[in-house]
Amino acid sequence: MLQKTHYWRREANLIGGEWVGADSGETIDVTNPATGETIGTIPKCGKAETERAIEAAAEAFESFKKTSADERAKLLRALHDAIMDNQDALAELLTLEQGKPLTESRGEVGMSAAYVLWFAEEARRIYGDLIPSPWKDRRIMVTKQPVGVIGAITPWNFPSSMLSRKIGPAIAAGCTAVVKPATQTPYSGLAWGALCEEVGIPKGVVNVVTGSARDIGAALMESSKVRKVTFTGSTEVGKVLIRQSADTVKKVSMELGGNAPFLVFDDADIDRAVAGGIAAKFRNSGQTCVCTNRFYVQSGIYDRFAEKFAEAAKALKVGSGLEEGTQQGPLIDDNAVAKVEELIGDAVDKGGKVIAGGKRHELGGTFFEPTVIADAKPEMRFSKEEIFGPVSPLFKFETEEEAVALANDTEYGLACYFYTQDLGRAFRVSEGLDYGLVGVNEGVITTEVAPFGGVKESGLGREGSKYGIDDYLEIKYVCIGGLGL
Ligand SMILES: NC(=O)C1=CN([C@@H]2O[C@H](COP(=O)(O)OP(=O)(O)OC[C@H]3O[C@@H](n4cnc5c(N)ncnc54)[C@H](OP(=O)(O)O)[C@@H]3O)[C@@H](O)[C@H]2O)C=CC1
Ligand SMILES: O=C(O)CCCC(=O)O
Repeated sequence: MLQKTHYWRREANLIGGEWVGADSGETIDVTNPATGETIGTIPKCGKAETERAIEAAAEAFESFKKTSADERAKLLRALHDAIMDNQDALAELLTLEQGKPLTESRGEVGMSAAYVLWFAEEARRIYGDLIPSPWKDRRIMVTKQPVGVIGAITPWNFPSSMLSRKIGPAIAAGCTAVVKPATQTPYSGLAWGALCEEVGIPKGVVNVVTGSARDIGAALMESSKVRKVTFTGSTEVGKVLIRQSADTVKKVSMELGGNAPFLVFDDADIDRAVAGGIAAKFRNSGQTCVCTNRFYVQSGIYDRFAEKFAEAAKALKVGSGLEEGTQQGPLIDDNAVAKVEELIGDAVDKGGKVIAGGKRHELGGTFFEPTVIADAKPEMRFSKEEIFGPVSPLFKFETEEEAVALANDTEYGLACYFYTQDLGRAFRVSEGLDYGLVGVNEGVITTEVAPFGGVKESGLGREGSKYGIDDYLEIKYVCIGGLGL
């Protein structure tokens, strides 16, 4: 069991199987976004510590790559069980550092375990090929091998499940990892280190380093021993990492920003669309890369949808994530609140009408009212920018063609949603939308069995599903001659 006294808020880093502080002894405070209080510290590590973690991972790789698929599957199954045995404690830790409601944290921890179990199963299905040979005396064999040491950099909005999509396939494939969790939510990542240790994952296979993003990132990107980097976070940082990867020609997987459209057609089941819209927008206080950024509602039902949606938004219970019944926690920090206020101010200046919320919540701190803005227009900033907060702009459209064109008018392409009861339209529109993930009459579609990832500037590669292990494997072609055939 995850005892709060032993694993709770690990304040050290895991490098080569040892729990250590920064060389300088420096630390960074971690705060609870619901109260602003410091809940602990973490080491402020940099280049030197990261290089040692890479060395440890490279050394561990030499033996870990030789383990059988069955051994790795067993380790992952044990990790799954350890996560589930500690689901409540891990959820509480997640809420404490991130702010989301406990029910969402429990869901995220459960989802993490589900990814790990999925990849335990996939470890045993890393099949190769025997290709019909053009030569009668040679045979052509294709095998798959682990890429080697991977670097994994994760964000604060899903501090547990984003790691599970990276550590899970890495271990399944036989890779070793250096992980850098977000500075604002490091304890969920450090708990992964503690759990990997507890279930017997060999020393050096998973290393967790906290501290300066720039220095840790640079050490990972510069090292020729790190063969792949997997990142979830902003498009801006993702582009920096892609540029840096060129010098050592690393594989990269990128889960970046989104600008999700949510289309509601006149023929939609309006109550279902409202419920799906609330979930797709206000989950994690709107701080999800797949959260709706823009609602497009057809003119025939615009007013009815706006009224019902605003009522549902007003009914959401805002509060500390640790209180039972809370549906929306605080935003991650003051910058997030300032950005949301700026976007609302810009919309109001350009004729937007606030029909729910619109301001800081009476609880103070970084709590913000679930907000709905009617009469949204293309010139408003949120039609192009990722909001990452609890604000729902409602745009109006007339035709299906117009809606699809508006939805696609962005450099992003992660998630999109639409509501219709017309089967032909369901196919036409889902085929016309330039996005990696499409929810038809559904507002929350993430599952470990389906591929998660974006097109355009939303990223490269897919996580989860049978495709989610591909980026952790290299394909090797072996031509066997001299067989005397
Ligand atoms: N697609 C998604 O899921 C996410 C999208 N975002 C978007 O990005 C915006 C900013 O959020 P933020 O958390 O700052 O996202 P970032 O992209 O800045 O951070 C994500 C991770 O990258 C690390 N990082 C930051 N700079 C570098 C660097 N130069 N080299 C290597 N690693 C780096 C961060 O470390 P550290 O924490 O130490 O800064 C963190 O671990 C959000 O408002 C949102 O729009 C944010 C999070 C997730
Ligand atoms: O915001 C993200 O980066 C991932 C969202 C995961 C989910 O939909 O649960």
